[in-house]
Amino acid sequence: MFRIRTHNRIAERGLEQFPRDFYAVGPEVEEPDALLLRSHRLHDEALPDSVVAVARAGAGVNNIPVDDYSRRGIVVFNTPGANANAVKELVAAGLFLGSRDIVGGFNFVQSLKNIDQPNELAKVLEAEKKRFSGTEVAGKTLGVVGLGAIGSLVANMALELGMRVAGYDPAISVEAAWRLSSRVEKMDSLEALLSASDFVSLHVPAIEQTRHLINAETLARLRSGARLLNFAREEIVDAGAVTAALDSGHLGAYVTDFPLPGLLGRDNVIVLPHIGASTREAEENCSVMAVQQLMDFLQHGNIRNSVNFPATRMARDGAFRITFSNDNVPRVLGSVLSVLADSNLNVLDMVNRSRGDLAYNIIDVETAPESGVLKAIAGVEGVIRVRTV
Ligand SMILES: NC(=O)C1=CN([C@@H]2O[C@H](COP(=O)(O)OP(=O)(O)OC[C@H]3O[C@@H](n4cnc5c(N)ncnc54)[C@H](O)[C@@H]3O)[C@@H](O)[C@H]2O)C=CC1
Ligand SMILES: O=C(O)C(=O)COP(=O)(O)O
Repeated sequence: MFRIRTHNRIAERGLEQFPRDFYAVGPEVEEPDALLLRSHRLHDEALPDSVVAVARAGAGVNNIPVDDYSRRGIVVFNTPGANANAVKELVAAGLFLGSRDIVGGFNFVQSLKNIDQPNELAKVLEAEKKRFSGTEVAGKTLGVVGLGAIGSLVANMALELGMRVAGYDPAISVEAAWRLSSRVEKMDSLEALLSASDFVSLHVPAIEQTRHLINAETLARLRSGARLLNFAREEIVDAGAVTAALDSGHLGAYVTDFPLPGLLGRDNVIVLPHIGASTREAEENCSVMAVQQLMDFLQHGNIRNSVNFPATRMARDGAFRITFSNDNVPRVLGSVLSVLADSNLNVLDMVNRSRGDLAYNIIDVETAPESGVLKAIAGVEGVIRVRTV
């Protein structure tokens, strides 16, 4: 029996893939083997010792203490690209909300609900509509910071809207580069991108290097009146610097999925309650992908789309399987193989992969390993965690 503790609303379409005869799944599950969650913050929570994996149904893993978990051999998964289209569509809305006073116009019309004569209403609307005029996005330049799953879709979408698009991503993946239209202009620095853009959209992860990427200094590089879209994370933008730039008029508008108290109630700030990935389609995609990855890991030890462990997969042919993670240093694998040899266990197949300071191994053996063997492997210097699956 595997035990999965869930946090947040995880789409049923994914959850129903867990075979209920050997999976217990739900928010109250005790001694879980794995956690399945969305934005639930794990930093301030003690993790049960029973947990071997955490699956984030979504992209950003800044709610998970990944470094700490890595040291403990806990595999953290996410679902790359599974919600990218949902975010792209909300960014499209964000571009229009930032360029036309749709929110102001909507609120104004709502405020007229006590006028019950159509003619009178039409008169007020005609007299006042000039207050809500804006600009078009066609012909303007959108700067996209971060050209991964979301940024590349946003860049291509903006081209379709008739915009010019500049992109900046010093570590763009080969896959993202293939997805990107050749009409996207490659910028060599964030500063160059900011000074070339009428709109800037952020699509980088919240990591140490991107904290306050947008600050007083970088905001000063923007064209006067430019609009900033942040559908990535709160901490990528220094909110104090943004309000100062809005007050001075240098920043034309701030559209964000990550509101902070100081940003609320302002005309030129459009705030949404972190709903970038909140579509039925994205929730289902993320849930299905996270569940499949978890099951493959728990039942077979295979790792796909982990943010801390190397992708590792081995076909299975009814053999007994041992998996272990270790520090990526010499002699660990050799010592483990000696343990197996000393225990008369015949190795049928094996795979060893490394990523940074960590390594992960799958070893298929001909006969069932006894618990003493697993204990001996766990005792090898450098081994972090051992399982049989
Ligand atoms: N509003 C919402 O509901 C959602 C927000 N997000 C946020 O969007 C972020 C990006 O998501 P994806 O595109 O799926 O991730 P991704 O991993 O596919 O792409 C991120 C890209 O940012 C680039 N990057 C990293 N540091 C950079 C820097 N300093 N300057 C320029 N580029 C840099 C990487 O090279 C990578 O290509 C997530 O980490 C998450 O924080 C993601 C999904 C939903
Ligand atoms: O996938 C992400 O990074 C998101 O921000 C989506 O968050 P959510 O799953 O909607 O709480």
